[in-house]
Formats: sequence, C-alpha cells, structure tokens
Amino acid sequence: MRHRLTITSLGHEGDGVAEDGGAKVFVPFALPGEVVEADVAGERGHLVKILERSPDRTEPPCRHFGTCGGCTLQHLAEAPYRAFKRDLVQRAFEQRGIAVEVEPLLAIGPHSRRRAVFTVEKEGDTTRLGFNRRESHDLLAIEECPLLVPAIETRLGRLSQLAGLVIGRGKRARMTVTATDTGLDVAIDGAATPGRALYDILGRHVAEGWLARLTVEGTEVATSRQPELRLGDTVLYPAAGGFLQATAASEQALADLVDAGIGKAGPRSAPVVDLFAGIGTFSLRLARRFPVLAVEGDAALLKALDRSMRFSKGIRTITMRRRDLFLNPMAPPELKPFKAVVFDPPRAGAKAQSEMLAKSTVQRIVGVSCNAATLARDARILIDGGYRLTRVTPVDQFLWSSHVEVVAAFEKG
Ligand SMILES: C[S@@+](CC[C@H](N)C(=O)[O-])C[C@H]1O[C@@H](n2cnc3c(N)ncnc32)[C@H](O)[C@@H]1O
Repeated sequence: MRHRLTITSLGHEGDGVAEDGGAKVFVPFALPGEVVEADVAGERGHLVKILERSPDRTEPPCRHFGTCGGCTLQHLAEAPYRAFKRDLVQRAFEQRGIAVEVEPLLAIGPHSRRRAVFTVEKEGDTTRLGFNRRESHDLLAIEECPLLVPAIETRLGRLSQLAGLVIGRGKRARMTVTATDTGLDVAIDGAATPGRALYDILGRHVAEGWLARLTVEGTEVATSRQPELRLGDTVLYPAAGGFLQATAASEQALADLVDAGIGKAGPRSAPVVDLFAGIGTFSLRLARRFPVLAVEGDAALLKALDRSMRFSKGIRTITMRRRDLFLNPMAPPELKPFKAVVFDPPRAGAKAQSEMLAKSTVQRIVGVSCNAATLARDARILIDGGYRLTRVTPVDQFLWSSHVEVVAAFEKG
C-alpha cells in the first residue's frame, strides 16, 4: 500500500524511520525530516518518491549505490553521517546502563579499503565479478567501487579474467582480494580447483607483476612475491583469505588507541597479552615496548605471526598460543603476570573471556570490536567486576555502511 510518511530518525541499519498508524516503518534511503511516498508492507517501506527533501541529502559518489548490497549511507552529508555513527555507539552503551561520553567518530576516507570479498560467477564463457545485490543473493557486476584502494579498483577487469580461468562454467565462488605492498593477494574459494594445464596461464598473470599470490581452495597455486605489509622495522604477513583490518588508516588508528589505553612501558615492564591476536596487528606494535603473549584460535594466522616475528627488527619476544577463547578463556591466575590485556574478538564478542577478566587484577584492558552491541555487553561485565571505563572511541573502518569499529579502554585499581 502506498503511504505518505514523515521520517523522524535513522534506525540502527541506517534506514529512515517513520510512524505509520502507531507502528514503525523502516524506509531505506529516506532521511530524517523528509516527507516521502513509500510502498509499505509490514514494517518495510520501499521509497517511491521524495516529496520534501532533507538539506542533509547529498549526491552518492558511486553509480551502484542503491542496487549494490554494500553501502547504505552514501546519500547522507558528512556531519550528520558522523553524528549517526557516533550515536550508534553511544546508544549501545546506554542500553547496557553505561554512562560514557563517546568520542567523535574518527573518519577514514574513501579509496582506502585494502581487503575486499567479491562474488565471482561464470555463465558460459562470461565471468562476472561483484557484490550481492541489495537484499538478494543475485550478483551485481561492479565497474567501480569508491571504497576500494586504486590497486584493487583499477584491476576489477583483470581479477574477473583471473576468476574466469579458475572457476568452472555455471559455478560461483568467493574471491578475497588483499592489496599488499608487494602486489595483490588473491584467494578463491568455493569453486573447482583448476586443472594442472591452467597453472601455466595462471603463472603468466603472476608474472605480470600485479599479482603477488594466488590461493585456490586453500592451496597456494602461484606466488611471485610473499604478500607483506611493512610497518617501519616490522612486517605483517597476511594469511591467504584470512582476517586483516579493512584499511591501513583504521588499523593505525586502532593501534594508536590500543597503545594509549595500555599506557607507558617502564624499564622492566611486565608483559602484555593480546587476545584474538590474528596475524599480530597489535602484538607486533606492542612488542616494540613490551614482551607479548599472543593468543589466537586459527593456526594459519599464528603461523603468519611467527614469520613476522622472525623477519622483524627491534621487537621484544612474542610468545604464541593457539587456544579457543570462547571455550577456554584465560583465567584470573593465568592473567596475573600481565600488565595489560588487549582483546579484539569477532562480532560475537568475548563474553566468556570478559567474565574471567572481570575477576582478574590486570590494571588496564583495551577492547577492540566491530560490534558496538557485544562490546557494550562485555564492557558491562568488566564494569560490574570493578573496572572503570575511561574512553570509548568509534573509528569509521566501514565507510558508508551502518557498521562501526570501536575501541574501549578500562582501568582497575
Ligand atoms: C576481529 S579479528 C582480530 C584479529 C587481530 N586482532 C587483528 O587486528 O588483525 C578476530 C580474531 O579472533 C579469532 N578468533 C575467532 N574466534 C576465536 C576463538 N573462539 N578463540 C580464539 N580466537 C578466535 C579470529 O581467528 C580472528 O583472528
């Protein structure tokens, strides 16, 4: 049914929210203050026409905006966009009864996303590369993406050709592309492994220089140079298809906030523990000042960190432990020797580990998370265990989406 609606706010996924006959209706791409015509079904409204336009509405920078499932907020001007994202975090903490003044959003610009997960599919001899269409599993082939670093965006055609060599007709696969200092690191999963005959052709792509490594179904098919990311005297080695903070600028912002939250190192500082350490994004930087224990569940990521440790200069010892921190969190007696803890869990958060940390005597804790709701839940657990929340900083790691990265610092004693 077509309704005339007045949008009063933005919901947590960035949709415009209106009251309609006492019920809430969510209208994607509508902004607060706008009067719109929308086709309403249940609590969803499909925007048909803007009758009164918000002064905060701006021209989306990408031609695929609205049809691509990736971005939801390119139509909102910068200042209200930043306020919306900060407020998402503020509300998440308030919902847990935590009074804190969340800092302004740290902005991360466009053309900075260095890791992207594409869908690739092959129909007959035609291969297409892109993202899922909005609210659909259908592929939208993309020609541009202003999120991506130029090293990836300018090679969308080459990447699509490469996928065409690897995947079979009628097949669909996932292609993870990471821009590193030595070239693109590409992992293709979910497609048939290429036959031996294709390896020569793939090798030619590698020889062109832009492709550092190609991994298919977990098997390294071709490598011209080890993919690496230099950080001064230290070096990070991404694991094929594995986790990496989405942009270099946000990674640095998170690392700086972690450093600030951990505090100064004395001449004989106690060690620091990095929980959910991944490839050592924080461990390697912390090891410039402290001995570090890095704990992580994925063996491939620890292997990459081990390599980093061996090829980095001027760092203290990093001890590595593989451990499932959901099932087997570090307990208070184990945490006793440490000056500080960093935890950076997946979206589900670190409930079991936070319950242990709450009972510990560790002086400083820094939580990093891509999910404000689970971080706020874990913060509540720490606060109930006697910690003070000293700082909450949102970082716009996921530009134009409704996701936001958050760093929270805690102290005890
Ligand atoms: C958000 S990533 C952070 C990685 C790292 N801190 C970084 O900045 O690159 C979360 C990490 O938690 C790890 N992880 C997920 N579930 C885990 C579990 N149950 N126990 C231990 N580690 C886990 C993942 O493998 C991943 O490396």
